[in-house]
Amino acid sequence: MYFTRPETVLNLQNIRNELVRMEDTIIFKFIERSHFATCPSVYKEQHPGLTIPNFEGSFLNWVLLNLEITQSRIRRFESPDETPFFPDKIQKSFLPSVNYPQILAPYAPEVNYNDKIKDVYIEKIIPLISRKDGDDSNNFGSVATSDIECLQSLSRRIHFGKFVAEAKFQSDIPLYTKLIKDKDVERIMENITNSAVEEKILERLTKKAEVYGVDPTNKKGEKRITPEYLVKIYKEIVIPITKEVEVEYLLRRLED
Ligand SMILES: C=C(O[C@@H]1C=C(C(=O)O)C=C[C@H]1O)C(=O)O
Repeated sequence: MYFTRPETVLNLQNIRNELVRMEDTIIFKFIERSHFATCPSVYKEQHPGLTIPNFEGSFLNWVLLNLEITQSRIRRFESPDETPFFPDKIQKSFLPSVNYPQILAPYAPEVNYNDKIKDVYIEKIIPLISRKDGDDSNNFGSVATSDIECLQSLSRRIHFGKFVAEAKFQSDIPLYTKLIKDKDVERIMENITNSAVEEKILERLTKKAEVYGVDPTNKKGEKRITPEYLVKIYKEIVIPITKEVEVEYLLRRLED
């Protein structure tokens, strides 16, 4: 898949192969995060014990914002497969533009689910993948760094739903044109859903987690990524939000 060659991107099998490759990235990022405790202080806005000069948000948000500003200066968010968590704060790159061909509809960057991704990551994923509950102040920097790798990997995977949606739209323009005109969200969701593909993903994740994720030397009372947790995260969070991205992208597809 090359974003400078649209025909390689809007091929649904190529997209699905890329989603498979992202499973490994996400699993290994989760395994890295699983070495740390939940560290709730990292996510608390204006934490009394974590004063950040001239910044009122959480420690995680400070690290993520400043990293994204740096990444934007080297063109990260010009790539159509990257979606920023702070779209209003990123800056212009000092590198020459790559001038990617238009693959998605012009409004695609506005389909941004990163606020939801970050909220659900903190509220539901962290408790599942952390080694234990509690703060570990010696590791706040490592935890935030690991969280950002998890968040950016999840964001890329979920926002790949835009490419899936565009490929599906182009595969049956009459069908989707009618559903979009009727604002028939339910039938759009039905038509973009492929239960066989979803089932295959969950089966493969179970096998991958068994091979990569579960550490047989788990210390008593400490958790690691388990196949059940990984399947739960994909089934209840990753796949549903990917489909929300697909539906929102499609609902706007007839805009001029
Ligand atoms: C990504 C696709 O669209 C939907 C979302 C999927 C997912 O998030 O894994 C899998 C199948 C579909 O229900 C696809 O068709 O491959």
